[in-house]
Amino acid sequence: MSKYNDDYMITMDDIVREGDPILRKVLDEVNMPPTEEDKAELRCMLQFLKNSQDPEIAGKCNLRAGVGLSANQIGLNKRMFAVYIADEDGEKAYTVFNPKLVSHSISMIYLPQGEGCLSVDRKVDGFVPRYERIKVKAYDLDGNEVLIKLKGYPAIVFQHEMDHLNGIMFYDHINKDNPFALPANTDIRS
Ligand SMILES: CNC(=O)c1cccc(C)c1Nc1nc(N2CCN(c3ccccc3Cl)CC2)nc(N2CSC[C@H]2C(=O)NC)n1
Ligand code: NI
Repeated sequence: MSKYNDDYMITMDDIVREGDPILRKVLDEVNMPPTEEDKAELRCMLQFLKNSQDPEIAGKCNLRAGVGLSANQIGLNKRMFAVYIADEDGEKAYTVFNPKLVSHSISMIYLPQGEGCLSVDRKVDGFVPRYERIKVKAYDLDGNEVLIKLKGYPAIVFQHEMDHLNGIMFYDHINKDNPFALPANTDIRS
């Protein structure tokens, strides 16, 4: 029985920090359909993101805000992550197993203020070029195959989390010679 069940609240103590080898592993596929344990763990990860964005709970429990969390960030070797983005036009929650990038735009974008990561306790300056639009095939909490089409910020977040499943950190994409250099096919996007 996993510690990460529906009664457990993930805190920053559970978040694996850079230096732990699991952040550099290519994670194992989750057998479909997902087990009750797989589903409870993924729900627990989504709840953490919601809690981290709630000033009350985040303040009380010292949670750092995030919009994405991958399984290896809580020590699990499973290809799954959660994304939770709440903006003026509502909230978008994703809980995905075994995501696969099936297509992407040529044009690239980046967060002008750089990227942060819950497993990285330092500011790493520089632009992280990401595809502007992506199509991802994955399995949802019920084990159904879904095709997810994203552009802009949600696409950036998904790419950041899919990288985690392959042991890639956001700063691996930052140009070593000039952190603010951009590939030719990039335009600015918040
Ligand atoms: C170094 N400069 C920076 O970090 C950075 C600096 C400024 C702006 C941005 C936009 C930056 N970049 C960045 N900001 C975020 N947040 C903005 C604040 N927000 C949040 C905060 C409080 C309540 C609710 C919420 Cl929603 C939580 C999410 N998140 C990510 N990433 C990279 S993709 C995965 C995602 C992630 O969840 N990281 C933990 N990058
Ligand atoms: Ni991260």
